[in-house]
Amino acid sequence: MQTASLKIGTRGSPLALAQAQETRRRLMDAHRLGDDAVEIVVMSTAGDRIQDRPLSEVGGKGLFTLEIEDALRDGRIDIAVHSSKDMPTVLPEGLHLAAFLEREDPRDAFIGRSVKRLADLPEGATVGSSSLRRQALIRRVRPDITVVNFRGNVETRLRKLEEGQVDATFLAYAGLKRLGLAHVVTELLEPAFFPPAPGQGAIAIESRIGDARIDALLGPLDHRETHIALICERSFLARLDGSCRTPIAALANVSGDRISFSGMILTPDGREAHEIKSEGSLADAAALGRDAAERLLAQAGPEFFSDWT
Ligand SMILES: NCc1[nH]cc(CCC(=O)O)c1CC(=O)O
Repeated sequence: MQTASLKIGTRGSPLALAQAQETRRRLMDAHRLGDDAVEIVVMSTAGDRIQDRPLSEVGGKGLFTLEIEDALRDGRIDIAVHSSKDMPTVLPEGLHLAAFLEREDPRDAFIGRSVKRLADLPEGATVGSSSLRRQALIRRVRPDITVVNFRGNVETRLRKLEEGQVDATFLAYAGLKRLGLAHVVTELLEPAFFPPAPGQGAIAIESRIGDARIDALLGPLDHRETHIALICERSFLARLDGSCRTPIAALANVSGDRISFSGMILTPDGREAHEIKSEGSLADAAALGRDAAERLLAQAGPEFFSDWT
């Protein structure tokens, strides 16, 4: 039996699998590959095994990627497919994000059980989310609401909502669409009001730096506008993200030869929020993100972080 010429590593959650399958299909279409040319290798990560605590407490983003990255470096797999949002800003030596698939809708979705819209939640309602950003954003507009930590994959969270553990939850619209679950959404939240996480909605493909065969295979899959937007958002995050305990939102948009960016940092209680908007040329994407972060840090001042980091 012939072994596959390309192995894709992924986590085993339904969303991760959907993203790996989409990448596999794109590779096969772009290069007219046969069915057995691209294999999906499912791997378990520490993040998948720890289900009882918020990720920000147990070590953050690397939890979902390290085991897969070891396999990438060892050559057991050739590429790894991730949600860009889950990727740390610093990757293990020798690896890079080589390509980004065209971004899905980056907005957050509100999923209400008894009410359809966030604004209609009754006084003192309970919402489930373990995202620091979503927790801070909701507290900012609705300090009366109780936020409970809510972990597990998308299906688990929807089940907890259905069971009545909470009145509402938030999920990335992109993930719901990829899972065929867009119909559960009761309201889409506009970025100007409820800005998404850096990288939300974009699939990142990680590979070994200097692997010419893989670079050639990934070339046609890389979506230029998404890639440039992600460089900007990730350089914003990199400049801010000392601890991964800061609620951070960011969204860049590429249109023609211009990139526009908006970013926000909040205190976890949502009482203090700082926002920035900027614009530049595509070649300046990384600098634009970094400068925005520096201006926000200056705007927020040193006390901003002192209470809770
Ligand atoms: N941290 C979990 C995670 N990572 C990526 C997505 C959604 C898909 C995406 O943003 O591309 C989700 C779930 C969610 O936030 O609803």
